[in-house]
Amino acid sequence: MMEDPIAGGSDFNYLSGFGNHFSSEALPGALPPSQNSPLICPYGLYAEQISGTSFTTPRNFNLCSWFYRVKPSVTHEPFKARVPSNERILSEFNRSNTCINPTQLRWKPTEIPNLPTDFIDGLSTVCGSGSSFLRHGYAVHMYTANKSMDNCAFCNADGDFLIVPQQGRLLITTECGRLKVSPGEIAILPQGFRFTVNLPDGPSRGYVAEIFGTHFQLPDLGPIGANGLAAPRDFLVPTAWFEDKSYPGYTIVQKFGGELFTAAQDFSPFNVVAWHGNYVPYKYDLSKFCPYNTVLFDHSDPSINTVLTAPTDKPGVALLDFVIFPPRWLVAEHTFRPPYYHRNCMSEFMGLIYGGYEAKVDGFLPGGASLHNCMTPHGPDTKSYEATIARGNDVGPHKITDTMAFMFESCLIPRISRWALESPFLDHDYYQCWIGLRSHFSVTGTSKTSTLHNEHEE
Ligand SMILES: O=C(O)Cc1cc(O)ccc1O
Ligand SMILES: [Fe+2]
Repeated sequence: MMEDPIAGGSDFNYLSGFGNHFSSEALPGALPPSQNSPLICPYGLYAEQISGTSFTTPRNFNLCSWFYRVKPSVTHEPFKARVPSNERILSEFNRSNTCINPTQLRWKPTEIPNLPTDFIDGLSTVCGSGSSFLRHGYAVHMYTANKSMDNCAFCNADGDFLIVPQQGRLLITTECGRLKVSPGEIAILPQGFRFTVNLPDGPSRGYVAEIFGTHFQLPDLGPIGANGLAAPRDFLVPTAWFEDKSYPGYTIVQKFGGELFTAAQDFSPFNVVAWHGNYVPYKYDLSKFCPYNTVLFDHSDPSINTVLTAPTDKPGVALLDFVIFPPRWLVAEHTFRPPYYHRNCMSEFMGLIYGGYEAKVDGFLPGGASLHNCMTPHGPDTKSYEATIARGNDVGPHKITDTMAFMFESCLIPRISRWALESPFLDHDYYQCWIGLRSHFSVTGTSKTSTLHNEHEE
């Protein structure tokens, strides 16, 4: 029998790849050879499976892992409603709990609270669509927190979290091991995994996309070929790490249907000595992304920068695409290089991790957000437009540097939470950034863009 406490495995060591069947042992020989459920597992561990897809999901999409743990996760007291709950978390979106508004919306960065607030209490839903119960939909949350989770682990029974830290690193302990996630990286915590979030830097802020009923995949690359965008080997999965430690009053906080429940147990849930499978938490460093773009003229659609996609049953129609706008060269000739003006049948939530965004000279700040709902027009603000036209055609190659914006784009139309609409950080003057766009139309003028150029040089 093991002495208490005992810990094993390495901190922040990773396995690389996307969708592989991984294996990891914190103690040698802890994985049963060539069998999942032996009568007695090595070291006297319990075998436990976690399924991320139905048992009968076709092999290409089937996700499951096996844990070999000191005690099975069922060893806890009954779930009870958590008091206090976090009423700002939503997992279904309807007339009674949310509003719709086609107006372009923008939020200034949400302030990080002074009162002690951990990741769970710091989560607030901004918008979303569908329902975790019906296994179709998504939610966009933001978090602001200043303290590590203490004596508790979080488990999201509703969906997968894609976490985008904007300020402050996250040390995330999961049943598969530990992830260190810095701003500029993202972490995926699939449905059902127990995890705890520590904040080594104190005040922290970020964005979360939650998807119901499906999981993230790498996008197909089509004519791009076999390489480019996010490379499978740059996705990092933790290695087994465990603590066999008693924790009086330890609490599992389970998010189930958007409500929080607690269950008491007296030991660490991070007691998995070895595991294998393809249903795993992982992280990805956005600076590893290999962007493709136009090399002659016109502006590419933002789908060219898709890091991960959560599909619907319709080919090419995403429940949620995670798209980034990373540093890159702009070389297009006789082209309006910033994003074009547009209306999209998909809905676009955007955030900014650092730097500025090419379509907004001011007002869209790191830690802020914007929502351009289905068919709501948007595009560069007046200052970006005027500055681009003033630069004219002969600008040559230009590198966009020191910036990382992103978009959660969905085919489902998001309803907006009261928390977001009543937020003191809602920018009521957002529309003003376009109001100054003036007409350059002239029937007597030429049709050349250089006319506009000259006008601005005068
Ligand atoms: O609206 C946005 O800023 C996001 C976006 C960027 C782009 O380059 C093209 C289309 C698009 O929706
Ligand atoms: Fe857009």
